[in-house]
Amino acid sequence: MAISALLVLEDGSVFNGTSIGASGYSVGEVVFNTSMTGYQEILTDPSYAEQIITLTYPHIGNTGTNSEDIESDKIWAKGLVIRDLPLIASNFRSEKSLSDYLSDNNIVAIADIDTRRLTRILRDKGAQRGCIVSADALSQSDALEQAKAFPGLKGMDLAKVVSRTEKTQWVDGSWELGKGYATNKTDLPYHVVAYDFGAKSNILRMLVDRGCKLSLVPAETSADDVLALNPDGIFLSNGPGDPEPCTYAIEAIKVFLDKGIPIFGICLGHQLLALASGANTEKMKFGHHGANHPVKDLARDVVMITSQNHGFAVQESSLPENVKVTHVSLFDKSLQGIERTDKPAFSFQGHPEASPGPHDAAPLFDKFIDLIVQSKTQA
Ligand SMILES: NC(=O)CC[C@H](N)C(=O)O
Repeated sequence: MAISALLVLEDGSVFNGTSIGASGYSVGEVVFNTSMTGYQEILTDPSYAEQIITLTYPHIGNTGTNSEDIESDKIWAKGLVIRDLPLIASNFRSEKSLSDYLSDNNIVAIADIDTRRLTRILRDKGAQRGCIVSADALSQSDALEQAKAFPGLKGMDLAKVVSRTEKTQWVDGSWELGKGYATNKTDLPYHVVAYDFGAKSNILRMLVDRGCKLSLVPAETSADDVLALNPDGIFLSNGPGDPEPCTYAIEAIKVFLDKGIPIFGICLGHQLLALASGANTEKMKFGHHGANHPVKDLARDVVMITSQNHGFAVQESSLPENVKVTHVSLFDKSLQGIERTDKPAFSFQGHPEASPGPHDAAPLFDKFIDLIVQSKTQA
């Protein structure tokens, strides 16, 4: 028999539906994602920590779940909200239904609600604090209280919470990051230190594929400890929460900029590079979450279709003179990419590693390798 569930937003909106995950309740910031595929990669993206995701595509779960299509080793989203869970999961790679996957990971989730109504509320009022309740774990009024008590993502430093706490290294050609990826490449010419603020696995795969031997270091690793590893380049990963309180990372990045080491940042990493360069960041109304966002590459005068997942953005008006705008969103003109004019450092707000998703921005990884090659040739 179907178990009832409830979604309550801070504005008092209530949605009645069916539980498709764990029993209990969960609070977080409710955001909508317009991707048509990739629900497992979305759920396991560490950048979704403390967020409840509603997927606007109406049928979610059709292909079930497996142990390979993941961006990290666990589900980081606080909850999932969908329109319709198909009765049958059908795919030759499917190991488990979406519903069992959510329950086994203790994630509260709700289906059979009007996700178009929900998305319109989020678009008009902005991302909302919300509470999903399954199996009558809380009354409607208590759920509203819980939603309102959620502090919100502004000011929340989550990078250090989701980060691995141990340095992970490439050893003798065996790679131990997450499941689903192994390579025997031992001949990797570039040593890149990658800051793990909640790094998605596909970023790391794409760096390895381009010849980077990776040392993945915890978010709070000091500049001195990184410099002791003698890196050819520094990578700043994506990650959840507000970039502003990540002062430990901002201070370290300033040191790397001073030293002239090539730097590439993605998403949170982009925001941190901007902050270290003297710019400001701000919370967006409902952010960008989807796999079809048009972004203009100003230098090449072309439009790229990109994958996106961010709720904060760099304020263009705050950029100092030595920071050039390289990309803008064609949805809302917000800043999507920057480059330092005086240092080998650049960053991108979207996800060039999109998996699944468009590959238009993937050449940004090659640009990073070019910077490393240039800097090694000059040294
Ligand atoms: N995917 C990310 O790295 C997100 C960056 C940041 N947490 C934001 O929401 O803007």
